[in-house]
Amino acid sequence: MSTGTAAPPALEVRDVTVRFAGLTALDEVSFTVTPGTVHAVIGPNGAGKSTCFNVLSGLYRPASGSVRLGTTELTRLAPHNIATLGVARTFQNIVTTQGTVADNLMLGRHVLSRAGFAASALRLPGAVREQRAHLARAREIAGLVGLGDLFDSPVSLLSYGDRKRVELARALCLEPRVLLLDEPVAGMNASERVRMAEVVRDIRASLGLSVVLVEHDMGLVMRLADEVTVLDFGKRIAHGTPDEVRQDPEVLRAYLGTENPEAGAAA
Ligand SMILES: Nc1ncnc2c1ncn2[C@@H]1O[C@H](COP(=O)(O)OP(=O)(O)OP(=O)(O)O)[C@@H](O)[C@H]1O
Repeated sequence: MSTGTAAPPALEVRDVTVRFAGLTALDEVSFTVTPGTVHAVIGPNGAGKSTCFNVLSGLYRPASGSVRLGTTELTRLAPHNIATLGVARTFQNIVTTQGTVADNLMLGRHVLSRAGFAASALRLPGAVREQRAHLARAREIAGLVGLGDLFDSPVSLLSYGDRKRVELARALCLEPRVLLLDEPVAGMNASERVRMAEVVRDIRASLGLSVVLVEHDMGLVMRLADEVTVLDFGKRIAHGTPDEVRQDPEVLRAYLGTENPEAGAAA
């Protein structure tokens, strides 16, 4: 069973354009997520960040341009195929409330399960072995995100921060090579944010993943990201290290005249 430790291929976004009626939500946007790095996509409200995420995960098809994982073209694939190829995402507003932590993580393993539903339901020996291996891996992943002690707990009893980490662990259960994190600390208090940042740093290091991060919390972005792509009105206006983009005049202008994007965007 894969543990996801092989070096991930680069994720290449090339000249992606998305239009909604008359509005160009993404206008020939390009960036490359270097293997094993955290790449943040930031920008003011309406800049095109969510649209970009929806293209990467296959929910939107661009009018033109391409997204490639290594040599594999992802652009026309359905979301579940993209997930199977190793690009998993979390959702900003989905916070699980049903079942135990284990149940939710096993849902994540389902896509990787080779034994069919009938074989599992009939408890055929091969299927039982496979289920056991998936359960063991799910338990390991729970440990990686700090939920090891809560593995058999009902999710409804967990704090909001823990439930957001269940959502993260569910995505990790797909053994992704690229993890798309959609506002992972939205709605969290300060200590939960710090915890989440530690977890993202740990899983990136231990699983060797690439991470694409859309996040309004600029403190978190600046601490976690290796590279940052800045969008404004659907266009890429800057790209570089956190230090480079925070000093970029175009970025400062986009954040409505704030001297420091950390102040302007921490919504
Ligand atoms: N399904 C849609 N139909 C029509 N317009 C859309 C759709 N989704 C996004 N848009 C528009 O595309 C532009 C980019 O929106 P998007 O949600 O990608 O921005 P964002 O950077 O994620 O913003 P926020 O930070 O507010 O979440 C906006 O003008 C938005 O109104």
